[in-house]
Amino acid sequence: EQSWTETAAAEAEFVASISCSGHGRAFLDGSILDGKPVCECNACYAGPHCSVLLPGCIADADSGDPMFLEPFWLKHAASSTIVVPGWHRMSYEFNDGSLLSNQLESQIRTLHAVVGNAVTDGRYIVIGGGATQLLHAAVHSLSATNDRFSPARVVASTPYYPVYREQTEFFNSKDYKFEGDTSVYKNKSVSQGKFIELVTSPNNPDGKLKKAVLQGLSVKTIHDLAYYWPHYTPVPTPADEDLMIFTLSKLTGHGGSRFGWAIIKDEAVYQRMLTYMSLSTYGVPRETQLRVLKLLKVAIEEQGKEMFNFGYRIMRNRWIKLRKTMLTSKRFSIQELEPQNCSFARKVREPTPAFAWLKCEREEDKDCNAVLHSMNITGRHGSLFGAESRYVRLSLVKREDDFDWLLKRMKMLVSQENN
Ligand SMILES: C=C(NCc1c(COP(=O)(O)O)cnc(C)c1O)C(=O)O
Repeated sequence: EQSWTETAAAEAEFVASISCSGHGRAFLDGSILDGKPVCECNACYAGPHCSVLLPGCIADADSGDPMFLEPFWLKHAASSTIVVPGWHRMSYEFNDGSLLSNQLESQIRTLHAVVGNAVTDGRYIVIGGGATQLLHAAVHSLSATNDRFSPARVVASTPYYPVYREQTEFFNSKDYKFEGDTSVYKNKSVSQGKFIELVTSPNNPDGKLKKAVLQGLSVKTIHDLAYYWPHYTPVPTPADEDLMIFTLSKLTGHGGSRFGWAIIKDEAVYQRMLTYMSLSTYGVPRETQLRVLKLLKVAIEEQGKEMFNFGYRIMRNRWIKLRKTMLTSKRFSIQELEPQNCSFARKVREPTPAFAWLKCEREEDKDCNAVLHSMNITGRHGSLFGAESRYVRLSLVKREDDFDWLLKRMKMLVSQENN
């Protein structure tokens, strides 16, 4: 029988009961009007109940904010909700002095065993404030060896996730420097110094499964496997690399929880990443770890079939609709990806990546984002990925409202081709 949690439960249920016409949501920490949290409307909707459609609004396909899984968590509210008492884990450390919950570490290992997308036996795990923090922790840790090769050359294959360049340049360390496209160094000799290659598989923005390009003793590799989940790609085999990074953002859609983890083979690298986490933030909040533990338990229910099939169905339907829309277009093309065997689904599957990598095929359409802007569509400029401006990345992982708007506008663009 509820007692001291009654108030917390009542508050949560009350805010969940506020209807925002299915085009928004009220939150416990949202703005208050007349004593009630107000509806925070999805793009293109407005009004106190988000019932007013804004006809001329922009189809925003820029951010990879993975809200497509929000309906799954609304449906699984009971099994995915936690109550966090004021006295919950107030200490800086767990009883064993660590910064990572043993339960959570074990749950992460179980998750990868259920999905079959990564080897974790005999590997160390470090958690961080999103893959974003772990990426820098990894670059810092792999570059911080005192050898004559300094600074380490940080490289990634074009098109690459823009944060790799932005983050490396921002921290501006003497130990590493972003040097761009990996292919430039493919056949260079070791005398070119030490390399840190960032490998993204499936890749952001084009969804391709990638392997390291550079080989050799002077090359360290970071595998960013943010999208190596069944929602987005067939999972042929468990990844088994020296340093692999995953994020809750793309697994469950909880980008706002700022949680990621690295799976590391080498103990010295593990210790350096632990030191980085200790000195940068002294770990991930305990409330976050409790929530992630709960979410991962739901994610592996029914051997993962619940959440991953839910996510895959949405992404597959979106790709079917988008490909149908683009079928007759001569002006635009999107990436074609080969079906592959998926060990999780136990069958061959088409990739359903998080992003469409759209190319403007006409010679004159050199700035593809500008072409899309003419139809009130915003994507992410191809040049940010080290690619030509005739490419644009379109996010397919946002809310249904966002995808519907994008599709509507793309249909109008394609239909204009024949006018
Ligand atoms: C949100 C977006 N990317 C997140 C991302 C991240 C960041 O994940 P976080 O855990 O949310 O910090 C890391 N690696 C890759 C390849 C990613 O695509 C985006 O590209 O719009």
